[in-house]
Amino acid sequence: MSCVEQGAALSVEGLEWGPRPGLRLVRNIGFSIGPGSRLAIIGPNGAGKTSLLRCLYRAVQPIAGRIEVDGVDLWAMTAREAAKTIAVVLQEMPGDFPFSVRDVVMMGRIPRREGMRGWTERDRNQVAHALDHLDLAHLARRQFATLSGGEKQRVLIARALAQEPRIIVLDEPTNHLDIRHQLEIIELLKRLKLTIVTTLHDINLAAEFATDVAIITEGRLAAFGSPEEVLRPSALSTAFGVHATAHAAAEGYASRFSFSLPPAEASSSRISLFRSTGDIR
Ligand SMILES: Nc1ncnc2c1ncn2[C@@H]1O[C@H](COP(=O)(O)OP(=O)(O)OP(=O)(O)O)[C@@H](O)[C@H]1O
Repeated sequence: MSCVEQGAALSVEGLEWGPRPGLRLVRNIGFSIGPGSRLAIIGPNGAGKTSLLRCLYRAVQPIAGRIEVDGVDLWAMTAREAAKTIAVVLQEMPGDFPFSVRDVVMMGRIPRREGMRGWTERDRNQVAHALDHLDLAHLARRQFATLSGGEKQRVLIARALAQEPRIIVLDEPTNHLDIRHQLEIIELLKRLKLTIVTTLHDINLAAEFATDVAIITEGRLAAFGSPEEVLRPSALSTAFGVHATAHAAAEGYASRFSFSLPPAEASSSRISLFRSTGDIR
């Protein structure tokens, strides 16, 4: 038995969303990814990445456009059906969350629970499998609040897996993790056979992880395609307002990028930094 189901195709067309009339944070976004794809959504702060994710996991209803999972309109599904299909891993988790690791992972089974019945053998098996898959079995009795950031992130991914979704949506899953734990999370997500949609701030991690990359700027899709097509110095420089340089990578690895402020800005920000500290030389 496995808690890892097959991923679903995801298709987005003409998507528009904003929190109030006159403010659009997601503007005419469209793309398609196949089952088992890994989509990295990148873009500058405030570009609308989280807003787009919120549309994709049905936290907010688009003003216009369509989201289809394996050809089925996300908003034609019941809320329960949508929750069974798409699992979400968000960053925020209260620090004083008074639950054990097993309890947190068991919460992933809630959309699959029928009525008021207790947990079934299948629920328990799926949770055990998810804990094993994320190498968390030895931590099952620990209080979630006592875990390190990397361990917490693994628990939240295990909870998503226990849900038996077709798609997992993650918002910055590597935030606050050291380099080793970032790489571990990325490798772990790559091993899942599900469709994965995640925002990532680290372009090099995105290059390592993704089968598809979307660049979002000012709510719009600035570029979409394979990492090789999209992650080019010119596109990255324009999207982020930096000077991006690609470096040849070792065989079998995606190319690596380094970033700096454009020369004119670098010297002016140096001046303003010295001015702000009163240390002008
Ligand atoms: N409900 C809301 N009401 C008003 N403004 C909002 C709302 N939600 C988001 N915003 C604003 O919309 C912009 C896009 O926000 P969003 O969180 O989608 O960006 P992001 O690309 O995920 O940013 P970051 O990389 O910094 O997390 C931001 O300027 C944000 O402050």
